[in-house]
Amino acid sequence: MPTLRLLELTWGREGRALAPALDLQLADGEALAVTGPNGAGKSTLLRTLAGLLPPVSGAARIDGWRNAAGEEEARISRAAHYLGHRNALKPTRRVCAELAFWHRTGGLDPAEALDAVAVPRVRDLPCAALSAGQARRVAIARLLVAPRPVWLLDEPSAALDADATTRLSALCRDFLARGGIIAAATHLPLGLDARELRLREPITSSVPSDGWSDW
Ligand SMILES: Nc1ncnc2c1ncn2[C@@H]1O[C@H](COP(=O)(O)OP(=O)(O)OP(=O)(O)O)[C@@H](O)[C@H]1O
Repeated sequence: MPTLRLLELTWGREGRALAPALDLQLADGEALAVTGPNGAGKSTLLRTLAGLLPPVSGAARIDGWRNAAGEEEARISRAAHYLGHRNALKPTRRVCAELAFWHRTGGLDPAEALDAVAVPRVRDLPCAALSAGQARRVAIARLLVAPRPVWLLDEPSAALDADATTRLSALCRDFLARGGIIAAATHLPLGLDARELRLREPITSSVPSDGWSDW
């Protein structure tokens, strides 16, 4: 079963670490809630795990996971869904086409995924026409149409109403019960049985002192 490992990992911006090096492992079925004040580095950590930012030092990898071709794969970026602040939905694509694009064997089909987040009637709208909460729901539906062992979630309940937040919690609990791994940055509890990584506000800015010289 897959295990997510952080090996003396430091994350940050412009090569400057936002927190001390971290050794941590998350086994299948485990969740990590990354908490802390604005600017503490929660998103930076998740983006680093997703492979969107290079680590300042150390490494993170997934062990014990094989991709669809049956090859062992250590890159978290290949094993994870990343749900960032932006939903990354193609604006001109219709919702059903967006989900069909991401659909993979073993995932829910797009109609089932839209039912799971309770927005079945948006299926023919272009993504640009969705409200903020509808777009977030569709982005969550995308997690369901392609099975991946890790979900990296950055403020996943942002823009969601109470019903959708409850659904998201249930989907996360179901994913964990099936052996998934979740790392979620959150200001609001997601209702999960999760370990907490509490980040502090960094003492120094991650922006180099000469970084604002053009302003
Ligand atoms: N694109 C960027 N370039 C340089 N520094 C950045 C960039 N984005 C964020 N930072 C800096 O990195 C630090 C951590 O930001 P980050 O977004 O990871 O914090 P966060 O804990 O997710 O905050 P929030 O709770 O507000 O979402 C902040 O000091 C911020 O100024």
